[in-house]
Amino acid sequence: MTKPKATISTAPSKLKGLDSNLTTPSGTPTSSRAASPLAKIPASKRINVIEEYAKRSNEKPSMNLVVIGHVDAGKSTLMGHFLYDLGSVNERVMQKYERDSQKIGKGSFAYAWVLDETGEERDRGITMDIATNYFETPHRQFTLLDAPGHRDFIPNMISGTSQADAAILVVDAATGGFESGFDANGQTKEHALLARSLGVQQLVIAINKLDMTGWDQVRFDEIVAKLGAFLLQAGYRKNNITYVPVSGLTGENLVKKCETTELTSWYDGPCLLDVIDSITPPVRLLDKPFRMGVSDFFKGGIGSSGGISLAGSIDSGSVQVGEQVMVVPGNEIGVVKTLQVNDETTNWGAAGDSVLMTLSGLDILNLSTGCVLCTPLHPVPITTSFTAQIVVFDVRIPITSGFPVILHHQSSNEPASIVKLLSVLDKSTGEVIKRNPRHLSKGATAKVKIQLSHRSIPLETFKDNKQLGRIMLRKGGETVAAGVVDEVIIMKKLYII
Ligand SMILES: Nc1nc2c(ncn2[C@@H]2O[C@H](COP(=O)(O)OP(=O)(O)OP(=O)(O)O)[C@@H](O)[C@H]2O)c(=O)[nH]1
Repeated sequence: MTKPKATISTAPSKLKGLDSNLTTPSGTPTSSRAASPLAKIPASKRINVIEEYAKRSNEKPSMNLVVIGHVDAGKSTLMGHFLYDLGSVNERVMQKYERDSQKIGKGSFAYAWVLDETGEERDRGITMDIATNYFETPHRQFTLLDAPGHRDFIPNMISGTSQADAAILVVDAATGGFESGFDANGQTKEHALLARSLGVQQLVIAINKLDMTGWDQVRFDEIVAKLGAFLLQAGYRKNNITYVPVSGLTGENLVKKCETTELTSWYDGPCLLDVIDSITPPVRLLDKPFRMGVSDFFKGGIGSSGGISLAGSIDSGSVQVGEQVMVVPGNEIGVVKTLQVNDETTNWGAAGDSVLMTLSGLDILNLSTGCVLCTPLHPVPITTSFTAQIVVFDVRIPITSGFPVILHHQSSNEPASIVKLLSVLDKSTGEVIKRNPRHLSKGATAKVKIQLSHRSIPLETFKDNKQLGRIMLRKGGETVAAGVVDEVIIMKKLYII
């Protein structure tokens, strides 16, 4: 493998906090003499991030894992039990959950409470928000995102999935359980399609509640056959899908191989932990320009320092204390004062890191959720128009040109329209089957042109940036399509002054 090279440029500039520069919103620096955003840091204090990152690479690779699946498939129970058996949940806390859940007659939910943290979630017995947990396996570190299965909470599920490197799809193997998740209104298909169209390639299928079937091989095989055919059709590669028989409630085959003869008589494969431990880590885009989607911001700095704090995860490139960064939209320039990566104070961060940083020079009124921090030398393009490759969901009315939607992108949602249907594509090969179709029906993979109704947003192609290149389209509270950005259309070149 070739070692990534740093792409930090060293040319002068003088606009909006920079020394001198003309930069187009297309992300291309117009002046080859623009100042490095590192210029204000004394040479002796500058960090060679590539070298530092290489040292850190001896650590276990870290990745985001999302748990998806139909409501009540057992996602929270499965992952709560998994975390407990892995030693990631304090014994006393677990005992308290057991006592409290029994007291209100919901003893079977004790493990789910590890993930379902709010009172309302517990009362209703469903996950509403994205729960985040950290855990380590022998060779990996994971941030676990437990997505709600209930269809009312699909936007939350999307925001979790759009950050994921891999997904665990939990399927209920109990009689009628798989079927209700797999039929037209079930979330098994919808979640799997969404994950695929948001760029998730690796899937672990936890075939859950098999204890209720007496670890029935026929049932396991039936689910693998039906789901497998659908997943291949949805564009997943066979080699990237692993099926594991489990019971989230009894804990069998989670962190150690199941010894129940009912299972061992026909299954000799890995337990869930072994499968998760061998998920291929994503390639970190260290050699691309710095980008960080802002998920939260607030006044005041880390510790007692002033300024504004921004949280998010670095999608590409790197950043260091003292460096100038630009907020898009708005093009305001700030300087990084302090940095925390995974809650530890540091002086640099790189692609894949979850970061909290304090910046000086920014006005909080100019920030919004969905804004992006980037290097002023290569700003993120902002646009109102782009083309995308989408997968159409179970829509009642076919999509025609002019179809109004709500565009979900990063943490923002904006009114938009599908203004042109460019082509219908083959799901697995991506080849054009039909040009200029009149309409798109459910299940279609297509290329379309999208126009935002009110304002421009920071956007990049999926090829350049996975996070910024993922979109989802909803209408009337339902997901109509999800996909990836193909081309960002810049109508006119705006110069930063
Ligand atoms: N027998 C059996 N029951 C299970 C198993 N896993 C979960 N359950 C039960 O199924 C019900 C739903 O479990 P949850 O973990 O809340 O399901 P969920 O998928 O997280 O639900 P949402 O968060 O609402 O999407 C609970 O009563 C669990 O005790 C299992 O492996 N075996």
